[in-house]
Amino acid sequence: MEVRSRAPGKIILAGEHAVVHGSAAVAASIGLYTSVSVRLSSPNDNDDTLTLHLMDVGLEFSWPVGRIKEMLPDSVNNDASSPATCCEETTKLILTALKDFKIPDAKIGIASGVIAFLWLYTSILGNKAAKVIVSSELPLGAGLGSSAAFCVSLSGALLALSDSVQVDFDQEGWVSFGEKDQQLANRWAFEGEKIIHGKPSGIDNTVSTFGNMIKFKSGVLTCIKSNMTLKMLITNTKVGRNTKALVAGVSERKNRHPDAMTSVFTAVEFISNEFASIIQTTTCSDDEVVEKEQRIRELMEMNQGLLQCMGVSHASIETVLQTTCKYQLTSKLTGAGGGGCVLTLLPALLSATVIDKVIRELEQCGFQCLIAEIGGNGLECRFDGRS
Ligand SMILES: Nc1ncnc2c1ncn2[C@@H]1O[C@H](COP(=O)(O)OP(=O)(O)O)[C@@H](O)[C@H]1O
Ligand SMILES: C[C@@](O)(CCOP(=O)(O)O)CC(=O)O
Ligand SMILES: [Mg+2]
Repeated sequence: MEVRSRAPGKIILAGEHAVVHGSAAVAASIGLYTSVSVRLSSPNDNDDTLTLHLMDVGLEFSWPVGRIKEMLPDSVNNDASSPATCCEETTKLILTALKDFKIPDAKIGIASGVIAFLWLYTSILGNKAAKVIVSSELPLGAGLGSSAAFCVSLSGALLALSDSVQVDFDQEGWVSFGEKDQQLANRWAFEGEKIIHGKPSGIDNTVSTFGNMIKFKSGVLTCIKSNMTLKMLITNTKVGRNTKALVAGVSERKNRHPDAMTSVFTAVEFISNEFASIIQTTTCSDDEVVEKEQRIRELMEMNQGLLQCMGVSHASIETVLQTTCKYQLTSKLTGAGGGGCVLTLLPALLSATVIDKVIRELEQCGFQCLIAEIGGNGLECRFDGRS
């Protein structure tokens, strides 16, 4: 039996990092997906292994199912309908077992993804033999939420094969989960994000599961309905970084300067709330659009300044800001920062010639530019037949 699922990446329009400390943030899904295919082995296959193929990094892992039961005796007994947290001891145990695979140093960040996979797989499906393939249209570790899309698409496919959700597989093509099942997939994905991020806010897995545009604060999601077309240029600086380390760095700065950092997070809360309210107000005339874009630009500029206060900007991000500023365009980092991706607001009346010029100049710096669809569907599954 084979199930495929896909979950989108995201951009954070306002509030990254501060959201980890309880402030509001605004995020939207983007039209770039991580896809997972899970094929359960049948008795005829005569195959007693669980295989994970990570196409984006060219790595394959495989474990005899007996070894999995030894390695993860607790999670194989977990209940798929009650998301559970992977304890530190289990993480260390899996990490030790992963040494057999000799992951190259340059790809060592992948280990946390493999731990998240093993935790989610064994907790939801036990120790069944299967072949799992993961591939993504998202750059990994660049601020576009690849870790969340990985955990959401995995949770979705695994739950679809469990007895815990009801998916109508008679439908053709991609099928969305019902709201209760989306919530269950989201809670499992959050458990996976904890393994990859350390201390996630939950915004990335939530927007990847539910799609569209959301405001998120302390675990609570509010859907944002907007008739304003937001167009953002996404520039990948291609400077690698790790969300877990950046999130931990901000927490350490908060411990050193609690009052100053609390004020920074409070300022971000006001920015996110104002951002959400601007995009939610119905816009009628071109003048109104221009006025709203002006306000959004200022909010992005302030948010970027505060992210710099948190210590998560980077020379490459500053280069993008300076380059786009030459064209009177405003940018801010998105995601964890420290490199990764930068958003630039493209006003509705901006000419295609200017957009081409700014993209060319950014690409000359060695960056990669893309314009993605904002606010599409979240987690979806499809059924590819019985074997
Ligand atoms: N397609 C994928 N294949 C393997 N691992 C993945 C994939 N997508 C995400 N990951 C895991 O997520 C990590 C990147 O997450 P993170 O540092 O939070 O950056 P981001 O979420 O911004 O892309 C990777 O190092 C890996 O462990
Ligand atoms: C920095 C943070 O706000 C977003 C991280 O996003 P990403 O992993 O860099 O795509 C962390 C979080 O909210 O969990
Ligand atoms: Mg991430």
